[in-house]
Parts: sequence; C-alpha cells; structure tokens
Amino acid sequence: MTNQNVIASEPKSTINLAITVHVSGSSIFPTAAQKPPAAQKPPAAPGGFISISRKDLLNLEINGAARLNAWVDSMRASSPTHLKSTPSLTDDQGSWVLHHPSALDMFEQIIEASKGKQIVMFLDYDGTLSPIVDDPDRAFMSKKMRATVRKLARCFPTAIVSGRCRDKVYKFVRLAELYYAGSHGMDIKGPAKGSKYKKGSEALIFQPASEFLPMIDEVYKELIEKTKSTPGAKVENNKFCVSVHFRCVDEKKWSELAQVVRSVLKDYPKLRLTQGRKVLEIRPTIKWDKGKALEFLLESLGFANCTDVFPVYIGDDRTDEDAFKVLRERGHGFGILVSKYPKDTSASYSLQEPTQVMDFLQRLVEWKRVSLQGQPRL
Ligand SMILES: O=P(O)(O)OC[C@H]1O[C@H](O[C@H]2O[C@H](CO)[C@@H](O)[C@H](O)[C@H]2O)[C@H](O)[C@@H](O)[C@@H]1O
Repeated sequence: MTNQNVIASEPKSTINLAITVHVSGSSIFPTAAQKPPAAQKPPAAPGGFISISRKDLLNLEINGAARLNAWVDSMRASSPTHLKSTPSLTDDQGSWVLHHPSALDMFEQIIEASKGKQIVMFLDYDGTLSPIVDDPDRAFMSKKMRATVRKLARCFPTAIVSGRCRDKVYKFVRLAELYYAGSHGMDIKGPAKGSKYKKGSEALIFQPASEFLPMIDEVYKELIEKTKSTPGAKVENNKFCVSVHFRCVDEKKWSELAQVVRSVLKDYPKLRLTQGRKVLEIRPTIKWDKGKALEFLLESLGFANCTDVFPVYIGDDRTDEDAFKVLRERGHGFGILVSKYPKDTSASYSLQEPTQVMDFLQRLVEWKRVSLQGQPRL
C-alpha cells in the first residue's frame, strides 16, 4: 500500500506522555510529530529534580501546545465524518480495496492458504462483534452473533482480544468456552469450561501489568473528577487501562478535554496514551499490547514457533494494528480490518462492518462442517 492510498494523514497511534530528557540537547518534551517506539522502556520514576533553563521552559510551553494540537488533530482524524469529507475518497477507496480485498470475496483463497494448518481465531469486540454505539455500556452483540461465535469456538480455538476490562467484555459475550484477553491483552484468561482446545488442567491467567492496578485506579478517579465539567465525556475503568470517551463531546470541547487528560497524565510518566475510535486510552508503558497477547495465546495453545498454525485476527481499531503487524511479520495467518473507510493498516483483508464479520465467521463454520462431513452437525 502506498501513502496515496491513505485517506487522511493517519495520526500516530501512540502519543508518549513520559518526560524524555535529552542530555545533550535543550528539548525536554518530544515534539508533537515525534512517534515513539510502540512500546518503550518505562522512564525513571518521578521524584528527582531537573534543572531547567528559561529557554527550556519556553520550549516546553511551545512543544506542549504543539503536542496538544496534535492530540486534537488525532482525535479529529479518528472520526469517519472527517474522512468522508476527503475529496478523493472514492478513488482512494477503490485502490484501497484492491490492496485490502474483502475477506468474503477472498474466502476460497483464504481457505486454500490455511490447508493443513490449524486455524486459530482472534476477535476484537467493539466495532467487530458489536456495532459502535454512543453508550459503551450498551454495546451489545446480537444473539445471532453470539450463536455464530459459539459454533466457531467448537471448530477452532477462539479468543476475544479487547481494550475493555475482561469481566465486562465477558458479560457482553457470555461464552465460557473462549479465551479472553481484556485491557488490550494485559488480562488473559483461558476457557472456564467446555473448550476442547483448553491446554492442561491449570486455569490460564496472565496479568503482566498487575503492579499498575493502584496507579490506574488513582488516574481513573482523577479523570472522573476532572472531566465532570466536559459535557458528554465518559471515563471507563478497564482495570489495567482507562478509556476517556469523546464520542458524545461537542467537537469544540475536544481541545479542552485533551488538555484535561494531559494535565492529569503529566504526573504519571509510567503511563502512556493511545487512541481508539473516539476514545483516548491510558495504559502502562510496559511492552505489552494486543500483538504480544496474540503471541502469548498461540504459545499457550502449544503453537509457539509452529508453521502449521494459521492465526486469523479480526479487528477494527488502531490498537488491533499491533496484532496485524505480528501476523505480517510471522508470515503466516493474517489480519482482517473491519472498516468502511480506507485506513493505513497492516491487515491483509477487509470487512465493512460486524454483520460482514458474522457472515465470514459463518462461512468458516460451514466450511469446517463440510470438511468434516459424516460427523454430527456443529
Ligand atoms: O478493543 P476493543 O474491544 O475494540 O475496545 C476498544 C474500546 O472499545 C469501547 O469503545 C468503543 O466502543 C464504544 C461502544 O460502541 C463506543 O461508544 C466508543 O466510542 C468506542 O471507542 C470501549 O468502551 C473502550 O473502553 C475500549 O477501549
């Protein structure tokens, strides 16, 4: 995919909030345009004194303002209404679809590529299994989708990988036979029962960011308090991360909200900020994301370094890109981006919306049923 195919200059998915001290230079904060590595070493804990010259202080102000603007630009770019107004959308859409064809249209080729390999399914939740709605507490999946995922999990090991708190996403999905990775993969749990793919008798639990719990809780409370004055803002505690929703906030207030979040996070250099669909996501600076969770789950399922495994990851959000990248680098399996609009992505295929995701999953189930002909209906 060339840059010409990218509709809006996509904002960087990670904005570093940690103070970076350049020993040889005068800049204290990274500039707005700088993109830090996806996951980086947590900076030293606060507490020490740094002496700052007047000039540095001025730079700090300027860079701070520029960075705030970058946040707001990034918030705008995550809005499809802004993408729609891009004049060259139709041309670019055609070209984008060529590079990221529909997974439904390419179904036969996908099945062909998976021949002789174990398919493992990874599914994001919001925007993938459930449609995006204004109220995050009402993002229900349909009964039909649940029935489809249930059948899918009988055919292939299946995991839900979500930015949400694991308990909450479980309450929406309500299928005990699945693997769950909540908080962007920082809270992993194996199937409670009924999965023929469950490995070993021990319950699988993995929480690489548990030391951050008190800090996340503190930030959550602070954000609740400080965003009270922004109508429509909603703060969600996702256990190992926090979401600040701006879907229902008047666009004129986005800058103010970004400023509030920024002012809270400046005291927490061990936290970083990523962005999803009209949501700012605050999480620990540990080197862990949905891509790492995918690798961890493959390993737990006994597929570490295997070439006869075929992982398929379906997701709609920027945070899903970490998983798409892992699959691209591994060279087997692939990502499917759920989007109606062209986006810069490492996914190989696309689907437009959750109903198409359901069609794709149903076709996988049906294909499996036919390939196991003679065995009882799934
Ligand atoms: O990784 P995901 O499962 O996609 O979780 C990412 C965020 O999803 C939720 O927010 C998104 O969906 C909401 C309901 O449709 C919508 O109102 C919001 O604008 C979207 O960003 C969830 O509420 C967040 O906590 C997750 O971080």
